[in-house]
Amino acid sequence: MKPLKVALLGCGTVGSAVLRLVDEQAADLTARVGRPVQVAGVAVRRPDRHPDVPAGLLTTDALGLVTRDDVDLVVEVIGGIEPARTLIQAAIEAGKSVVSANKALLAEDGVALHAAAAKAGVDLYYEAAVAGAIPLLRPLRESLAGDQIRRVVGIVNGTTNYILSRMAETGHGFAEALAEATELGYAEADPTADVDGFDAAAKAAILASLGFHTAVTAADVHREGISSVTATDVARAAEIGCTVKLLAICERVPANGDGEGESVAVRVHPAMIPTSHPLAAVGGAFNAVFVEAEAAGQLMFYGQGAGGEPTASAVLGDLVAVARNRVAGAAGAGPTAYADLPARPIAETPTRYHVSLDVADVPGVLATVATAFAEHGVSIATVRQDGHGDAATLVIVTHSAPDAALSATIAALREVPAVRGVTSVLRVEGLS
Ligand SMILES: NC(=O)c1ccc[n+]([C@@H]2O[C@H](COP(=O)([O-])OP(=O)(O)OC[C@H]3O[C@@H](n4cnc5c(N)ncnc54)[C@H](O)[C@@H]3O)[C@@H](O)[C@H]2O)c1
Ligand SMILES: N[C@@H](CCO)C(=O)O
Ligand code: NA
Repeated sequence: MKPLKVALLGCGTVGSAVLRLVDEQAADLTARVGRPVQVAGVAVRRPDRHPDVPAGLLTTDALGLVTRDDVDLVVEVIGGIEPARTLIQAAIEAGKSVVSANKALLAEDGVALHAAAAKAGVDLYYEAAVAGAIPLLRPLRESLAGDQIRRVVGIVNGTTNYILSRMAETGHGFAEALAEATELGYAEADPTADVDGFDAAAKAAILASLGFHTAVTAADVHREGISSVTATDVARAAEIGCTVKLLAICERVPANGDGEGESVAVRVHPAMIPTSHPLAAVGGAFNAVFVEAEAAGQLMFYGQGAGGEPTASAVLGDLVAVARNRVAGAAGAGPTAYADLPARPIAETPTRYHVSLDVADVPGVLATVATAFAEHGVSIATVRQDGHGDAATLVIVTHSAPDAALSATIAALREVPAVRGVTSVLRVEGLS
């Protein structure tokens, strides 16, 4: 049986695990695909850094490798936009099916890459790009293709979840928890993509695109990271029976009666969620995603969102899928973007807030604070006041209101003389 030949681009954390698993599972892969699957070459930057890879496989000419006549399938695990984009485009144009783990690229250029793949009659799969090992994109693309997805909410970044979990456990601030995550190898040397929410925003864009059959790019996603989450925020959350998580929230917003059509709202930000919420129990570097669909109801996906082997599991699953299609002489249908829904700005998206204020304990202060909320059309759900000496702490949880109205309320509160400090402002999700 003529083997299917694979070009592997990148041999870092994920690539080296892919290479090993393809070798270790050669017999099973052959049986599952119907033909042997063989790595034909491994493109790296520095061959001397890969003593474990057979020298005959290593090359620094990635473009030459992906366009080689004998290569059938390409696995891209380099990451970043370039040269990954050029290499994937060249592979597709040369008629190769592609498996990638590259969320940054797919969130920026997914539409163009899918169009190129459809034109060339090849597959483009990227299960590993979102929530690592967890089967999530295939369920959205295939299992739920007959349903209407309303909402996808999840923890899709392991590094930030680890940091927030440690802040809750230890009472430490963000900087100390990040230092610990870096030391233990959870956070990368440059943790910007994780802590500032870029990684989660790219994943949210991919989830929204597949879930809502609409082109959503990372630029359409409202993004806030966790670097401004304080030990006080985490402590205040605990006081109201909540925990702080970085959430990716993708929502399909129905048309309203005022002539506003259907839209999608996609956001990534830290939020307090009740400790009874299933996402609150997701600790350390784990990921979990809720999908709410019209007919299916609520589904939850949980598991390892990162790491060489777990991510390689998802890559190999895709590799088997595209290899089977190759054996069958067909490509699977790509995702559709027919719904073409506009992205709703965060300012118009209703959210709830938790606000903690240090105030002077003088007559009328509560009324003044309540007026600031009322003047901006924000309804208060609960208020708690703890007096201490001539000062008091006010903890307010609001009902849902457009994000812009809540931001304007906070700005107004900062100008109230009796308000000595706004000590914690965080969105709240999942409260009934
Ligand atoms: N590590 C994880 O847990 C994880 C999880 C999910 C998805 N991913 C994604 O998988 C991809 C790879 O991640 P990783 O953690 O293995 O990264 P990594 O940095 O460990 O590996 C990338 C490798 O690509 C090599 N490379 C860079 N430019 C190259 C070029 N032009 N030609 C050949 N090789 C080149 C680098 O030298 C490096 O060895 C990324 O898109 C990442 O977002 C990673
Ligand atoms: N840096 C990512 C890797 C998985 O995509 C994380 O922490 O979740
Ligand atoms: Na996945």
